[in-house]
This record gives sequence, C-alpha cells and structure tokens, in this order.
Amino acid sequence: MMSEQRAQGLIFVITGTSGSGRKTIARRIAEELGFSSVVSYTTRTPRPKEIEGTDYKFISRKAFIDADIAGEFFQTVEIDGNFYGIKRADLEQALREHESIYVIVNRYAANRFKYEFGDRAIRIFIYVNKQTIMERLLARQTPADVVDNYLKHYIEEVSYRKQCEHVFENIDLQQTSESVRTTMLSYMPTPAN
Ligand SMILES: Nc1nc2c(ncn2[C@@H]2O[C@H](COP(=O)(O)OP(=O)(O)O)[C@@H](O)[C@H]2O)c(=O)[nH]1
Ligand SMILES: Nc1ncnc2c1ncn2[C@@H]1O[C@H](COP(=O)(O)OP(=O)(O)O)[C@@H](O)[C@H]1O
Repeated sequence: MMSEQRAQGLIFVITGTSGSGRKTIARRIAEELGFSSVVSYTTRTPRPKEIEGTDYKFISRKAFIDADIAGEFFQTVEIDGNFYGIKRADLEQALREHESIYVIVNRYAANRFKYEFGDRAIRIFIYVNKQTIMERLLARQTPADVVDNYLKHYIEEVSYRKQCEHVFENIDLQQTSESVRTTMLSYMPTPAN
C-alpha cells in the first residue's frame, strides 16, 4: 500500500492556526528536502515583503471569478472578503513533476485534499497559543489589522487539529522544524545504500 502511495506522490497539507509558523517551517524543510509547493491564487492585497508567485499568485477579483466559472480551481474559499484557491492545473503539474509536494491551506482545503487524495494527503497541523501569536506578530511590526484577522479565526482554526494526522505546537522553531521534517521523511522511501 505504501509503495502505491509513493508511486502516486504525496501531498503534505500544512495547516493550523494563522501566524503559527506554517510558512516558515514548510519553506525551511522544502528547501532541505527539495519539495515543491503549489502556490494559491488570492484576491487579497499583497503585504509588504510578500513575493508574487512565492507567497501567492495575486490576481484581481474578476480574474479569480472568471477562472472559477471556467472550473479551473481545485477548491476555493472566501476569507474576510478575499478569495483563495489552488488551480487544478498547478496541482496536476506539481504531482507529475515531483514525488512529494506541499500546500499551506486552511481546514476547508485540507478537508478537500483528504477527501480527494485519501492516504496520499497527510495533514500536518501547526499551532501556538493565541497569546504567543500576538506577541510574535507584534514583535515583527505586523500591522494591527492583520493580527486581528489572524486572531479572529483562532478558535475555529485550532479545533481542526483533532482531525489531522500530525499535530505540532511550534514553541521552538528549530525543534518543530526537525519534528515535522522527521515526520515527513517517515513517509518517504528509504534511500538505497
Ligand atoms: N482553503 C484554502 N485556504 C487557503 C488557500 N491559500 C491559503 N489559504 C489559507 O487561508 C488563510 C489566508 O489568510 P491570510 O490572512 O491571507 O494568511 P496568510 O496568507 O497565511 O498570512 C491562511 O490560513 C492560508 O493558509 C487556498 O487555496 N485554500
Ligand atoms: N517558533 C517560533 N518562534 C518565534 N517566532 C516564530 C516561530 N515560528 C515562526 N515564527 C515567526 O512567526 C511569524 C509567523 O510565521 P508564519 O510562518 O508567517 O506563519 P503562518 O504561515 O502560519 O501564518 C513569522 O514572523 C515567523 O518568523
């Protein structure tokens, strides 16, 4: 069964509470292990330091809606008036080209991945407590409205951990990255000696 999963490619679905370190951890590990990500499209305004194509593919509402009507999205969600979605073609291409891929999404997309891909979708839930998110974001001069948005969804987001295959509290970044990395590697074929 495991070899079938490998042959078809794995999807690490990184989810959890916003601001908990999902992007930071996923990117560190991906760089090390050579995993590729599928980047979501969004209609939200880019924040300072966000990079087109790396953080998101930023598009207009009209372009998003047109693509949605044309059936181009694997899934979409509306959060605080902004649309987010992963395109089917991007997902299919990534799965063709890479043995393992990852996505960073909220619970709606995580459920969708699980439903569609079953055992090939491994949900990794990363969280920290509300107070810590606030302290970390404020220490990095995150705009107050962004912090508010993150915290507003905390309760609904944190309860999803019970449904995920793996759950990590991100207290120490190095330690969490190591644990997530070990977990991901446990799904990968052992390299031949
Ligand atoms: N369902 C779904 N969620 C997404 C998608 N892309 C991003 N997200 C999640 O939606 C939320 C977007 O909130 P935002 O404030 O923009 O957070 P950030 O982009 O993680 O800093 C985050 O939890 C993302 O991980 C997607 O394509 N589908
Ligand atoms: N263990 C940690 N300790 C302190 N700061 C952290 C830790 N993990 C992540 N961060 C910081 O917290 C902020 C939010 O992380 P980010 O990866 O953007 O979260 P998410 O993708 O879950 O919204 C970033 O500024 C990041 O550098």
